Amino acid sequence: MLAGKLYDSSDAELLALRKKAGDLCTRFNALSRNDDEARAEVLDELLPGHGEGLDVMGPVFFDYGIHTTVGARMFANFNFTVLDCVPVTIGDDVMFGPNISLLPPMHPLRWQDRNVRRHPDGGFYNYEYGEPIVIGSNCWFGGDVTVLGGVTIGDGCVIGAGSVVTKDIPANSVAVGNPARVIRTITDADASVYQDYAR
Ligand SMILES: CC(=O)SCCNC(=O)CCNC(=O)[C@H](O)C(C)(C)COP(=O)(O)OP(=O)(O)OC[C@H]1O[C@@H](n2cnc3c(N)ncnc32)[C@H](O)[C@@H]1OP(=O)(O)O
Repeated sequence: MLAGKLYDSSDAELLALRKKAGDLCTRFNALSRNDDEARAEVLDELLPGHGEGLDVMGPVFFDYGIHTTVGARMFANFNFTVLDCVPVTIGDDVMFGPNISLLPPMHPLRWQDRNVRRHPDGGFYNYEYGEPIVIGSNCWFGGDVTVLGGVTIGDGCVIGAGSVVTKDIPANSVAVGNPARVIRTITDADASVYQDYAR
């Protein structure tokens, strides 16, 4: 699975990992947003090794959690979905708007190869594969952004609301739309009137 090859997602070991992550997400999503201690405890287990200052509104949905690397000070607004069947890597100081989907998994294009089938023991399964997602540091994602597997987004990017990112985005770009296109490069000329507060 992690090597990006076709795999059977009903494998017992994978199923156990997804069940564990599913339970952790359910626990997190049921907690009061004021229960900082309990929320932090669940996130520590769901995203081991995450950076300091993690701030997640919830609800969150992770397939595995353990395959997602989170840098320091990540903020994710409502409805953060990560289908991390392969590594998803998020740098430092990344802000996500609401309704973000990071979607590495792929299924075969032909229905003959994709459809659910039965094991001899009666259980159902199908085949999928995944391609990693890499998000650099200092990025801001507007709401309702989808990032597909195989995409690398460079440092310092802004991805506009509603974008579907299907290809790599170079560092310091503003990219918008479906499919997301770079509309310009961010430079010092973009320093905002609020820059004094950013020091
Ligand atoms: C962390 C959080 O919780 S974030 C909270 C949620 N906030 C958001 O989702 C807001 C996200 N903001 C955006 O999407 C903004 O439009 C930005 C930041 C991408 C761009 O802002 P600006 O640099 O001011 O771009 P500007 O408004 O000048 O637009 C430039 C062009 O891109 C287009 N454009 C801007 N945003 C988008 C978008 N999301 N999708 C498609 N086109 C867009 C504009 O229509 C304009 O097109 P035109 O040149 O044909 O007129």
